Amino acid sequence: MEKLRESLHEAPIIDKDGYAYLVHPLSNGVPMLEPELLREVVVGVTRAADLDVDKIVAPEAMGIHIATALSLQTDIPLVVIRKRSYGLDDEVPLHKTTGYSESEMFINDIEAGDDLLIVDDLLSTGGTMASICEALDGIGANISDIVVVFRKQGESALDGTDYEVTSLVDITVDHDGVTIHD
Ligand SMILES: Nc1ncnc2[nH]cnc12
Repeated sequence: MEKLRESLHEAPIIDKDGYAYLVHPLSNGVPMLEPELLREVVVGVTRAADLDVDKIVAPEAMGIHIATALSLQTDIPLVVIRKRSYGLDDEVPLHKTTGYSESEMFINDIEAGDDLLIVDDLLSTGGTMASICEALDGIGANISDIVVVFRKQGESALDGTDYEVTSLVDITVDHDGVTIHD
């Protein structure tokens, strides 16, 4: 994970109302994403994840490019959990709460009994991930694995649940930079 580690130390950190916010190619689309970094991350996810699944599930927006590359590599279909409703028959809404906001997301094309791998860029408060897991559970799907690139250390809404998250790197972010925890 050499390029990923390097990229974390090079990424800008901005002040968002006193909060140290990491701006990283994978999570924010800026600075530009080098193919070598994306490739390293996708190889890392491929090695870390349970790939004996029916579908890869990624929330919009910043899980999509990682999950797309993984889908191309593995031939496993990709389901995007979207911010928009299209009103199709099997649409399942979910209500999510993050550290910053509350909103709805929408799922289609997941059936009871599907084995799923959830992929995302970053786990922070775990609010989005917990809502996604509850909604997928509610449909009757099996969450076989959850893999994120970055996990911010600290409390998460997934603490004390049965959902286990694998991360490629665990980090803390402050105004002086990113610390990687091995
Ligand atoms: N980009 C980011 N930097 C720091 N904390 C975050 N929590 C969620 N996204 C974050």
